[in-house]
Amino acid sequence: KWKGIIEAYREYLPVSEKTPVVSLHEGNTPLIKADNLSKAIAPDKNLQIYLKYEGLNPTGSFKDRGMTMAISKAKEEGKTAVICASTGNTSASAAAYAARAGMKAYVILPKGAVAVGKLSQAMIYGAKIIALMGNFDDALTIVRQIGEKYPVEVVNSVNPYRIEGQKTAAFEICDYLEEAPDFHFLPVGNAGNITAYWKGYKEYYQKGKVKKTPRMIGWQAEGAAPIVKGFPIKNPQTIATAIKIGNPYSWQPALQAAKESNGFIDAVSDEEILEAYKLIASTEGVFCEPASAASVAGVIKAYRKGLFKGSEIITCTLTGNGLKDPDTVIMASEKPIEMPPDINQIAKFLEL
Ligand SMILES: Cc1ncc(COP(=O)(O)O)c(/C=C/C(=O)C(=O)O)c1O
Repeated sequence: KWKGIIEAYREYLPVSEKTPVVSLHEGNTPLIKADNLSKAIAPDKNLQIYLKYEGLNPTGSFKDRGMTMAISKAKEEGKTAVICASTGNTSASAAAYAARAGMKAYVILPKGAVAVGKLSQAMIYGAKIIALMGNFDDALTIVRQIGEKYPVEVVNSVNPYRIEGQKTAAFEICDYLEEAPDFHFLPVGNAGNITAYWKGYKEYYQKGKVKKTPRMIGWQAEGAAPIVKGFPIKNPQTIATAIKIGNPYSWQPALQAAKESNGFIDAVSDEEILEAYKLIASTEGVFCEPASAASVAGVIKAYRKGLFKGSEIITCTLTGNGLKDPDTVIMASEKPIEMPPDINQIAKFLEL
């Protein structure tokens, strides 16, 4: 039976029998074949698209992979409190795993910029929450200063244990496909995840578990694309609030992952993100949050630019569950029509 990613991939992780395993049975998420989506995007290419649905982790995002490692190691080192800056998912995950570990969690969030589902999670798990009068980058700066000065463990992806835990998603993909994909598409915010995936693919390749590594293709939102632009963005703007980040901590490792893998990092517009967001749900029944859809918006953009020959195996990480951010759906969708309980009117409207 599945008991979380540390038990599943212990030999690849910096843990020993002395490490207390704090787990919510994260990982082992579905890799869903998306043939309807593939036909909708590129009817002429027979692309073998798979969706790594990380929204089915315990707190609804890929962050749980890194957090089980960061919190377990913090507990091993005798820490009693953790702190993070977050656009929402990191704080939700840190609060949950800290609660489970009997630790205090302090989270610093950009005021008014966190999706309601994520904020509710940090609250109910018992974190101390600060709504910072600033953006994510300001929050991360503060958190790193606090981590230097006070006995609290920083659990943002500046913490290498987060990268270690998150690389296990690449292992799961290779185990399932019994080979590495040709391309891996994913969104890029603070850039820990693209760094982690590339580390995982390389480790599996070096171990001879796969005969190749994928081209890593990262996607930022056009209004929050420092890596694409080549300079930090002071006031990043995007509807995909999870990746509204102007100065990614793992900027260099992300560039290295793109370069080493013969991949690249590019940007998609909010409109392209919302188009992909709806298409994934309406063609495959998979509901991810807006930032996650940047990966599929990237597949659409890459197809239109002629990247694919045909039949390539493309894995896309859907990083967070759509339920995290219901307000965006309501805002981006048609309002439901109001009707009286009249069978004729309803049958007529439904064109039965
Ligand atoms: C749904 C979702 N999709 C993509 C990303 C980008 O991953 P990274 O490039 O590894 O940062 C995030 C990141 C969120 C935070 O950074 C945070 O929660 O503070 C996310 O929540």
